[in-house]
Amino acid sequence: MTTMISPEARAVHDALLAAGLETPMREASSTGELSAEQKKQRITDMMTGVVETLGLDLTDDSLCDTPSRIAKMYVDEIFCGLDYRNFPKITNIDNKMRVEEMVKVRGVSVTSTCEHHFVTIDGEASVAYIPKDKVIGLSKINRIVRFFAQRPQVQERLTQQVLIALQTLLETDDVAVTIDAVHYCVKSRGVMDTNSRTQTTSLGGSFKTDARTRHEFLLQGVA
Ligand SMILES: Nc1nc2c(ncn2[C@@H]2O[C@H](COP(=O)(O)OP(=O)(O)OP(=O)(O)O)[C@@H](O)[C@H]2O)c(=O)[nH]1
Ligand SMILES: [Zn+2]
Repeated sequence: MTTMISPEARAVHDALLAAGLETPMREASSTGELSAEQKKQRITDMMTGVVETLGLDLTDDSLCDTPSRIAKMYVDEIFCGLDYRNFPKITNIDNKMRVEEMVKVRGVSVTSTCEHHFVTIDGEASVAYIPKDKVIGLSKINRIVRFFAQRPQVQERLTQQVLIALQTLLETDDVAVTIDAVHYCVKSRGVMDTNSRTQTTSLGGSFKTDARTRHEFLLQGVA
């Protein structure tokens, strides 16, 4: 990895690797084998082939920039969470006010991309933790969800990755995550079910072992 990766990002990557929950990536990609510009150039060239193979006319002024647009969208936007150089800056606050009860953030928007078909996953997350020595800046929870959502994903892994990232950063096992989402690979193609939603849950520490804590979280786990 390059030196531009923060210690927090590195700790999260190591924890995911140790848990076997890191997104399957070629090792060279995490060591910065290609720059963002090199990736975009290669994807533009390959998407030119895809669009032409589909029979579209790339001299049309509406289509001519589509290959480079897709390359930019993949590298800078919807898949930018594959690069730990884009991991959010984390602000941890010492828990001087001795917060001992659950902090829960509901209705965190989740827009991700299914790794099987590269189409949208659209949903919401609820995230909770019980502080030990550290409290995290609230927006950082949304940013961590967003970082892992900006990868090709399966919902189960996304849920687990958010859990492990927060456990690592907050130095506590007492974290819980649920995601409730619509998969466009189920809605807009394939089985074409326009109604079903998928809920996934990852519980750590007392959220797993203490029935009351678990219940308190899951009762209103999804907004
Ligand atoms: N467990 C899980 N499965 C997912 C997720 N996103 C998509 N899938 C499923 O991945 C499976 C891929 O199955 P395949 O049979 O290889 O692909 P397919 O022929 O396109 O399947 P259909 O979607 O049934 O048309 C499908 O059942 C998808 O619904 C996810 O987040 N979690
Ligand atoms: Zn899919």
